[in-house]
Amino acid sequence: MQHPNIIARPVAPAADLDELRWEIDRIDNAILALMDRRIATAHAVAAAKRDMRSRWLNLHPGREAAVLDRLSAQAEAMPPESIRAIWRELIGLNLQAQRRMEVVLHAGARAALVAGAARERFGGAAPMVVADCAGEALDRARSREAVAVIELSPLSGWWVALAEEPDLVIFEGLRDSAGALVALCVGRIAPESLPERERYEILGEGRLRQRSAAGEPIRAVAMSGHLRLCVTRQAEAAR
Ligand SMILES: O=C(O)C(=O)C[C@]1(C(=O)O)C=C[C@@H](O)C=C1
Repeated sequence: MQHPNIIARPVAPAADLDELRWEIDRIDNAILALMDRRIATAHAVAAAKRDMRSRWLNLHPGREAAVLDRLSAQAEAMPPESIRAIWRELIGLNLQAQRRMEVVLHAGARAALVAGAARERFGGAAPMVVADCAGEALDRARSREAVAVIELSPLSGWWVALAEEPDLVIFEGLRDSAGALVALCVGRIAPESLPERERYEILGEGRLRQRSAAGEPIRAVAMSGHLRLCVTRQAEAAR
């Protein structure tokens, strides 16, 4: 499908290298001007969110997912992974220009993997700090403009603290290259700003069994006592 695009102009196949480089320079200038314009919206966007500021982060993961999905569906030649990488960076820059938001990491054995996944998710502009324990990472996410990124293993129980705290939620999982969940992102995200594709909930063992028996694509990713940390993934439902 052809989309209206300010720089979509086919280059003649026989053009010489100097002409092609001239064309590339023009395209790069246009891309840079648009990226600058995108970043320049940050102050107005932050002002529009001012009323909600103290309770919720400026981060809106649901909106970010919608932006990435829309562009991936619309792209002609750009692979979705490239769209994701470029727009994660642009969105991260916009978010940090609205208000500095820390990414607080806590990980054990897979610290390098978790740090790399967090960098990809939140972009090069995100200030990263390391917390000594999951509790400290959650405290920072509770009290500052910060998200916690905490390593998840099936028997880790740090997430139990969130069962009594509706404002502090797990809003996304970070995965390794094989698709396995390695860490969870936690922050003060408004319910309407959560991504729909992937929902995390803390349930009792019995409630999980009931919902799973009713056909919901829900599964436990960690357990602690009778509690289960569960994920419902829309993509699984559609398969
Ligand atoms: O739409 C918003 O709420 C924005 O703040 C803009 C924007 C973006 O750059 O597209 C930036 C950060 C949010 O997490 C989501 C999207």
